[in-house]
Amino acid sequence: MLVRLEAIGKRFGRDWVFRNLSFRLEKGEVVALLGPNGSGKTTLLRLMAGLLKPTRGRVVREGQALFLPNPPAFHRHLTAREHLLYDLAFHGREGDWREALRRFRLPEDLPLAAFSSGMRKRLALARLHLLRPDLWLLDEPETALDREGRDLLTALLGEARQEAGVVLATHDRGLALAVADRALELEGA
Ligand SMILES: Nc1ncnc2c1ncn2[C@@H]1O[C@H](COP(=O)(O)OP(=O)(O)OP(=O)(O)O)[C@@H](O)[C@H]1O
Repeated sequence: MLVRLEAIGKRFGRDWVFRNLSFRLEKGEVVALLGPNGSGKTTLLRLMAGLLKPTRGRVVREGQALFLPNPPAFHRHLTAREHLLYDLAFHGREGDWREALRRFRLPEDLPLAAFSSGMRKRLALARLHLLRPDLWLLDEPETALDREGRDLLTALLGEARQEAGVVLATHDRGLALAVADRALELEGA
């Protein structure tokens, strides 16, 4: 088990996003989170990551989780090389950052402030590729990616499935069908 939601509810102010939701993710699974704007996909990912507390119920997590927000958040003054080195050091990991930059076709020395949104998304994929968390929590990982970037994402998710578990929020049902074993559809409270 990587993450388990036990009858959770989440409320902001007086509004419930969801009232009673149970879910369990095992290693080797890729699950798509679907639902209209405002139905609670990002909220659910943040609850799974431990970045938010449920109003009721319990979230149990095992292993290291990495949440990829949309758009991804980076230190804008760093270059891609510096950022990957920082990420590796922060997580106490070793990894071939040069290979990661090549694989995701990223420039080494351009400050991230000058990156396009698709390049930032690719850098987020390069981080995941290097850090290999146990639980991948991805918020609309496909947005801003071109066709090649999307192929890189699909390949990376295939690799993640070998050793980890993935929950990805998306509006792209084609992607969900292509990569996910099952889907969790949110409708709002
Ligand atoms: N920090 C917050 N404070 C108050 N309300 C919030 C907060 N975060 C989310 N919400 C509300 O919770 C609901 C779910 O938002 P969430 O961002 O999880 O939806 P989503 O399914 O990810 O939407 P989208 O498809 O637009 O990305 C929305 O009504 C939103 O306004």
